[in-house]
Amino acid sequence: MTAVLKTRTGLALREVTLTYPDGESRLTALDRVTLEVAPGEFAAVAGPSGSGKSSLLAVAATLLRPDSGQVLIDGQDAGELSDGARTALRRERLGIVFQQSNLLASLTAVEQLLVLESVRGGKPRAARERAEELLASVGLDGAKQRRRPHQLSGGERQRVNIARALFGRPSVLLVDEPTSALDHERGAQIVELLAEITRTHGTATVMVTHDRDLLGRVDRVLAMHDGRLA
Ligand SMILES: Nc1ncnc2c1ncn2[C@@H]1O[C@H](COP(=O)(O)OP(=O)(O)OP(=O)(O)O)[C@@H](O)[C@H]1O
Repeated sequence: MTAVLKTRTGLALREVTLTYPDGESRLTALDRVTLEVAPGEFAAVAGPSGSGKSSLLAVAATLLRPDSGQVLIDGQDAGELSDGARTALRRERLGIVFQQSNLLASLTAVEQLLVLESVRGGKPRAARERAEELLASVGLDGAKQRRRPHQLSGGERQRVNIARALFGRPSVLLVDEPTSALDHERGAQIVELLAEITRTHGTATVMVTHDRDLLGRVDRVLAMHDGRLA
C-alpha cells in the first residue's frame, strides 16, 4: 500500500461557538472553545451530561459546522473547504470512534476494516494484511478476526471500532465515551489501549468521557462546563 505522506500538526479549535435551535431562541452548546492537541498527545474532555462534549467531538470531526470559529485538522481550516474536500479530509486524516458501535451485523471483524478499503480502492491483499495486523495490535487475533459483531463481547467490538478508525492512518483520533458499555476493568483496558495507540501511531487523540476514574492514563484533562473549557 502506498503511504500517503501527511504533514501532521494535530487538531486545533479556535474560538469555536456552536448553537442549536431551542424554541424561539438558540441554545449555546459550545461557547468560544479553544483547544490544541498535538500529534502523540492523548487529551480527555470530561464534564457532566449536557456540557457539550459530544458537540465538541462532532465539530472536531467536521460533522457539524460551528456558528463561528475555526476547526483546523493538520493546519487545514475545515470551514474553508468544499463539502467534497471536507469529506476527503475526514476520510484521510480523521479516525472516529462513536459511542454506539456502528459495526455492520453481517460482516466479520476483518471485513469491517476491509469494507473501507473497497471504498478507497487499494490493493486487496495488502489491505487484508494491514487489517489483520491492526486487529491483532488491539488484541483480537486468530479466530476472533473472523467473527461477526454478535459473536464478540462489548469490549471486543470496541476494539474492532478502534482498529477500524486507525485503518486510514489518521492524524487525529476522536473517541466518544469508549467505555460506557463496559465494566470498570474493561473500560480501563480500552483507555490503556488508546494511550498506547496515541504513542505508537502518533495520533492527536481526544477522548470524551464522563468517567473521571479513567483519566489516569491521559496526558491532559480538559474540563467542560456549560459549553466552555476550563
Ligand atoms: N441536535 C440538538 N438540538 C438541540 N439541542 C441539542 C442537540 N444536541 C445537543 N443539544 C443540547 O446541547 C447541549 C450539549 O449537548 P451535548 O450532547 O454536546 O452534551 P454532552 O456533554 O455530550 O452530554 P452527554 O454526556 O449526556 O452525552 C445540551 O444542552 C443538549 O441538550
